[in-house]
Amino acid sequence: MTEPFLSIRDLRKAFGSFVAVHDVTIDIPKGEFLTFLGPSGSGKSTTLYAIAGFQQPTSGDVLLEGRSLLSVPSHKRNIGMVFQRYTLFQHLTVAENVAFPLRVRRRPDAEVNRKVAEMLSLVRLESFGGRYPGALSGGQQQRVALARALAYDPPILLMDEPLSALDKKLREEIQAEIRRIHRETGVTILYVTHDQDEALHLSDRIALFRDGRIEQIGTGEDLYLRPASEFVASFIGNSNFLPAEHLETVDGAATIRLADGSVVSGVRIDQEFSQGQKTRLMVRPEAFRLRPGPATAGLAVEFIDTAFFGERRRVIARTAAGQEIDVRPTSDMAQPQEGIASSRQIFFDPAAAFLFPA
Ligand SMILES: Nc1ncnc2c1ncn2[C@@H]1O[C@H](COP(=O)(O)OP(=O)(O)OP(=O)(O)O)[C@@H](O)[C@H]1O
Repeated sequence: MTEPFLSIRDLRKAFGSFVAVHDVTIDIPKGEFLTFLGPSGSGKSTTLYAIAGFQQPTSGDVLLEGRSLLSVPSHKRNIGMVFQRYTLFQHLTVAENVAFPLRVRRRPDAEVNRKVAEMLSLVRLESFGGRYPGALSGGQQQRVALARALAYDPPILLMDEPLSALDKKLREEIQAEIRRIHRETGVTILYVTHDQDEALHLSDRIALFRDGRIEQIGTGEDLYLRPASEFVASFIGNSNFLPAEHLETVDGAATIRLADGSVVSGVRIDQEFSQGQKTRLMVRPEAFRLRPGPATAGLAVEFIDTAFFGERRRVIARTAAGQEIDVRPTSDMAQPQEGIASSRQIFFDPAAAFLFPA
């Protein structure tokens, strides 16, 4: 097997008796866009800083092309960084900011000028070279920070919540820019965010952190369609969790009883449950249908409210057991208004639902 490009091995970081990162292991191929996603305090930044060299791990290793980085000081690791807050030098122009890492490396003037022009064009700020950071918008400042971080062609770019200080529209705009820049440069990017939409939009793979550990790592689709735990299912996308009792499992498919007494068969599972075990059945809001299909299960509900969100409509329904659930109508629910305050059946495919221990 070939060496992974960047390898994080059994990385552990303790602050006194508190362990912020527990034995995290990840192999990252060259050119990948990997996002560390997770709630505040889950260890994302600490892991990133260990790679950057700002934090010395308690144990474990960080290897770049098979060689440990731990004894290399952070400024010699050749890793680009972009942080949440604009860290531009306010007394230098945009061009001088981008030139800075090249000047530090004593590159010849001709190369510096060429590279600055190339980088400003990459982030689409060609005509801003003479401005000072104070005369730029927040989004423009982050693009300059990105240009500066990439100016000396680092093999790895680390980004710690770079867009969290920007408003939603600007964030989405710069996300698209970051994707394009990743495509055009092929740089390996490790990106920290607690925003699941941002992670899904940007990443080749997502490592979902929880309490200093990686709960699941995979593509956005893996995490969304095949969540390894209830934590993953509730962190990525919206989900409904219906209390259920496990009755039996035959050939990897479970039969369960819901709180309203209805029995559902054919629920896919990849762990074992005992008979009578309390569980929770996860059904995504968009998995519900108004009409039965082959092998769908029915759920008796009452539609109690509906809201329009432009590209989608959301319906709040109440199950016969009194639980409110989120239903995202697909086109077969074009007129959910008609059904408000009426009892009805909605349907879902048990093979697309997940069962987790309660
Ligand atoms: N220097 C430090 N001393 C003590 N505890 C620390 C230190 N740095 C981080 N921690 C703790 O380690 C845990 C993980 O922090 P970390 O910053 O890695 O989380 P995070 O997932 O990046 O969260 P956020 O999104 O809020 O930045 C937190 O509980 C934090 O309080």
